[in-house]
Amino acid sequence: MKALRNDCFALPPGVNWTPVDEALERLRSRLHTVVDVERAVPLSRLNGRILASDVVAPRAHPPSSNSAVDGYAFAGPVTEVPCTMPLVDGRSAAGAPYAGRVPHGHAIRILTGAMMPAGTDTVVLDEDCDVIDGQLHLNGTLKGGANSRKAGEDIRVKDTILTAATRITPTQISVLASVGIASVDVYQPLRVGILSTGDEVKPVGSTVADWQIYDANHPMLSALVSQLGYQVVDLGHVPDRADDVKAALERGAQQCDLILTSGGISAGDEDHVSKTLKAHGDISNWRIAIKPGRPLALAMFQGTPVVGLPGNPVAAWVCALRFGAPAMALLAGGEWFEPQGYVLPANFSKHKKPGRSEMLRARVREGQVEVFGSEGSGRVTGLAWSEGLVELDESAQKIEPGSPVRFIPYGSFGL
Ligand SMILES: Nc1nc2c(c(=O)[nH]1)N[C@H]1C(S)=C(S)[C@@H](COP(=O)(O)OP(=O)(O)OC[C@H]3O[C@@H](n4cnc5c(N)ncnc54)[C@H](O)[C@@H]3O)O[C@H]1N2
Ligand code: MOO
Repeated sequence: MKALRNDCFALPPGVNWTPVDEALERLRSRLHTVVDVERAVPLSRLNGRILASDVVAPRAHPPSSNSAVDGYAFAGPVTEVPCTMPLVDGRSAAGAPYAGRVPHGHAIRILTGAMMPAGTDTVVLDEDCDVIDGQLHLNGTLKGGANSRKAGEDIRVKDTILTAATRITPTQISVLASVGIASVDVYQPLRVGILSTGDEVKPVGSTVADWQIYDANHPMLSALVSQLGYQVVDLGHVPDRADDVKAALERGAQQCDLILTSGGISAGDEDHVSKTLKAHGDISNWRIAIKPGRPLALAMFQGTPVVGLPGNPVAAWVCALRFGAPAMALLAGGEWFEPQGYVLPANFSKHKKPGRSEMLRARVREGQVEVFGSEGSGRVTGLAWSEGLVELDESAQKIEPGSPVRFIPYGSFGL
């Protein structure tokens, strides 16, 4: 494992508003894998893990030629019809191959998934033929090889079937199993510490005064991190006191590969996350030209990277997805990604100022993109309502119903 440099988040002097693309490029170029490899992890524990090395097929798929349908096998093609062939005795079934050779000009009963007997390469479907008195009758022509699956047509021995840095999902598990691979080397799960801050913030379950609010960010970020396939380390909640913030960050630095904090990062008198990171770490307060999520603190604290998310839940969510998800993928051994967006017609109107990107809570209905009624960064109802984000770039834009906009479903962030 290679440690990150302490100055990895530094911004060049004089930079004030960092455009989103530049902020992303800075993260991409400065972060790398920080987790160790875990050897020979079995298929049953692979879902969501990240491959540490390329995987090569020890066996072909399919291992032998077999029939794709129920029907009759013979040597193709059939170019002239009507065509009649005598049937040989016996059959080839899945799990019970025919041992003999089928003479040229003869056919044999075959079932889906059964090995193609020697002397055959083509199969006619039951529906496309008749059997009368031990003779197969075909009324349509067939190309040679029709309805059969060739040995190795999907995977050949020694093919690279999956590459390092791939996140394993159920579909990749199926590929591994198909060629008999029982275990592979993956990275240890990225341990992500989650810390909420703020005197006004109280964990759900505690007694709250009128001036206090429940902690919406900690449970949201925990669910996000675990859904992305990482290990959540609960660093709890601390009040706006420098000593408490420092102690929590110290715990995080010992137990985690990355710490996500929320709140306390703008320039206010009580923004103790910023202050603590400034006093005891290497912090760079990024002012990103994005709404919501302008303030984003990136720091190294005792060798551990810290992403200081804004306190407003919508801003915390947007920053965690737009900046946090690709950054976590890279730290975890995966690949940096640019979330796939889809250009679709808007069903809303908006005048956007130039100079900053905007991310709106959105969803698609009947092929059109709708956005949440309020852009307020504290409106958690819009989070629950949304199924993705609309990203409007820095240029000024006048959006009217029918204008093309870029919708990024939450699935594109790995959810
Ligand atoms: N003078 C300026 N003030 C502010 C600016 C600015 O540029 N100049 N930016 C505003 C923006 S935008 C945001 S976002 C916030 C970010 O500030 P912090 O990250 O320091 O966040 P806090 O001030 O601690 O909290 C902001 C807001 O979010 C609520 N919050 C905090 N944590 C939670 C939580 N775990 N669950 C639910 N809600 C939470 C908190 O009560 C505040 O209402 O700064 C603006 N100010
Ligand atoms: O951008 Mo703040 O991050 O609007 O809520």
